[in-house]
Amino acid sequence: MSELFADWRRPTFITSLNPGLLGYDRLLADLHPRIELVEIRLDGAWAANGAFMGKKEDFARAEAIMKHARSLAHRPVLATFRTEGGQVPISQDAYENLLKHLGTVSDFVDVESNYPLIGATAETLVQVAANPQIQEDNAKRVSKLVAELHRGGAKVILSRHFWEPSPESVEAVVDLLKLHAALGADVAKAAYTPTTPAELATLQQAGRLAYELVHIPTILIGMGALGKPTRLAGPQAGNWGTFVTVGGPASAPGQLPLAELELRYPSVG
Ligand SMILES: O=C1C[C@@](O)(C(=O)O)C[C@@H](O)[C@@H]1O
Repeated sequence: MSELFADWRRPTFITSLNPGLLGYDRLLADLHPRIELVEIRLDGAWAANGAFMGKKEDFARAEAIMKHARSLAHRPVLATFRTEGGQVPISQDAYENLLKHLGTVSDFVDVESNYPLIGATAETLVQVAANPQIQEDNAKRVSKLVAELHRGGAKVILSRHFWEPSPESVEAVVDLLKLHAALGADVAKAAYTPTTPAELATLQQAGRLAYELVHIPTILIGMGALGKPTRLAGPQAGNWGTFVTVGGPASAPGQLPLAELELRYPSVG
């Protein structure tokens, strides 16, 4: 298998699986050969419990899920516990601790760059927006975690997800991706929810600029029906990886089946 996120002619194909889903083992063991990276959505495994409490046995279970996934999938695995738009409450400390555990048993780890603000009230968010010192401290906390994951041998996808109508501007998107790169990410990711053709155009323009200005691979997603062109796009539009479905349900709105991507990017050799 060629190196992931390295071919500028096509995006890396990723699929996302929920360990809490019936038939999960079968989906994992029978993955289509063109899937290059499989995301394990650990939040899905805790959905039935209502919350991730961060007890010793929770961390052990998370590690066991990733080891099992690695052995069944026969390809690199990405560990993700989604809080932005996720259903399972988790504290900042438990999240950070969990990712440290996952780093030792995963090829890639998804780190939400906003995790120091998990659980923050609206009032706190206003205070943080007005206080560069807190922003800097949070950024340091994120880059320290990224460095620790690297030392353990994992690569890091730094991500943000915006569920409200977005993005606001080309600059906001490019700046966020640049920030992710500066914090040490191997891949900088941002997912928006375009609700008008103008928002989609903003996102697409940002993607083209990101290809020139952000010096690491980026993943730029427009979620929902309107965002579909961004999921078909490749690296030159700022999209070095794309999440597709293969048999299981979509893990986010607007994800396309692998077959649609295969048409655009036929396999070579
Ligand atoms: O962050 C992403 C991207 C995603 O949100 C999408 O829109 O395809 C799907 C999630 O499973 C994954 O963690």
